[in-house]
Amino acid sequence: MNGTRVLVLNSGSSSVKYQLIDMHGGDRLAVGLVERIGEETSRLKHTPAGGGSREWSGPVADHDAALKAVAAELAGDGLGLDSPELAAIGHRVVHGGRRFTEPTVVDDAVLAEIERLIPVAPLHNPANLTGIRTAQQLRPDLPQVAVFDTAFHTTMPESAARYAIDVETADAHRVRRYGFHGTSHAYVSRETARLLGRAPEDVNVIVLHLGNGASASAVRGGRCVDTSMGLTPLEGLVMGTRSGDMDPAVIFHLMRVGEMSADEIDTLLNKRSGLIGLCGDNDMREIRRRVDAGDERARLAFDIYIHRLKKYIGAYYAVLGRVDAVAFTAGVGENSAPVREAAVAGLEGFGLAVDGELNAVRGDGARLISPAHARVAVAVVPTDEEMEIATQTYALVNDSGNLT
Ligand SMILES: Nc1ncnc2c1ncn2[C@@H]1O[C@H](COP(=O)(O)OP(=O)(O)O)[C@@H](O)[C@H]1O
Ligand SMILES: CC(=O)OP(=O)(O)O
Ligand SMILES: [Mg+2]
Repeated sequence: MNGTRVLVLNSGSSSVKYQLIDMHGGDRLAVGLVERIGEETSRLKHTPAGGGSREWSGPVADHDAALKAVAAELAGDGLGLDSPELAAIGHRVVHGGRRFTEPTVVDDAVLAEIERLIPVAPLHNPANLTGIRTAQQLRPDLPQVAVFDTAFHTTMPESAARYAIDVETADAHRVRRYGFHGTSHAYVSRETARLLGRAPEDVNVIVLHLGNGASASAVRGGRCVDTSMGLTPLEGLVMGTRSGDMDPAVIFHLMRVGEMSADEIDTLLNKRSGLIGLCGDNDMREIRRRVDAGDERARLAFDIYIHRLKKYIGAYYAVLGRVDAVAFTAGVGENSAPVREAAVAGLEGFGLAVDGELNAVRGDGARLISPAHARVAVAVVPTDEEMEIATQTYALVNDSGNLT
């Protein structure tokens, strides 16, 4: 293998985030995003290393078309997928079940397993599969590497991973907590230790990944011991469009009394719940704007979101026993000072507090927002799933020698 570049594809249900990274030095040669895939008003934004973003809007039918549009943009900068500099393509794959605990070079058996897991990641795995298949068509000679959201969570003890339901039934259908956003939880917990100037093995961290999808994890000495998402990315925190935790009997009630089908309830809980279900908006910026303008529905949605977040901070404090840091990350966690302030408010008894001035500062890097000499550090730690996927992809293709 001679190339030193890795293309990373992070395919979501309706978007693809991508980065082309030179692993010698870590330069990002291009970054971009295709969003609203499947709608008339899809949008592509492509930014080459020198700056000068290009944007266009128009229909992009599916992830196959999206990836071909990305390839065309890259080619326009002389960074086409035909480049001999390209060493591998790294793909975020959301559900890897229990089988994939490490980044994995994709072959037919790996594709078949990702496909088999579609019922437990219906919004994500189909997009991930299309991304891999299209990338294979464009560069059949290159290793395609899958990096799984579930991998970091495979260290969870059975006491955290098992649901309290009949063991035979659970095992027959592989029902258990898998957890997601693992690449982010792994990276952010490590970066938090670095921010504290300590080894990851010595540090216990609660990571709050608050994006459109949101999850919390308890990380003891660099290993995940619990996380809030479960069999699917629906459990846990209140999210942009997903309900998170609720009594499972809500589902039977909606079936029997509300006469809704399983598919209708699936759509309700995944796409029409969470913040958007509560107040009609899923973007925290818009919700805060409405709260500040006195909107009661937005206020209630915000309060429900924060109440759930606090419960998980408390729960993971108890799971870990000793907490060195709470780290906020992803779109909301990195950018919303009001969410961080409200999540920690009243937790002084746990040694947790936010310094108002530090919290208000906007910055790019990892930073502390707790008062000096606080017992527990509170930090904003930007996640970088793409760099982490690129690093793991490159390490794998180099270690495995002559995969190309
Ligand atoms: N400046 C901001 N203030 C508050 N929230 C923000 C800001 N920027 C982005 N967000 C929130 O971040 C979310 C997207 O987060 P992101 O981590 O990119 O999610 P995903 O990867 O799931 O698409 C948006 O829906 C919005 O709620
Ligand atoms: C697993 C998951 O919820 O991912 P995302 O936040 O990208 O939707
Ligand atoms: Mg995300």
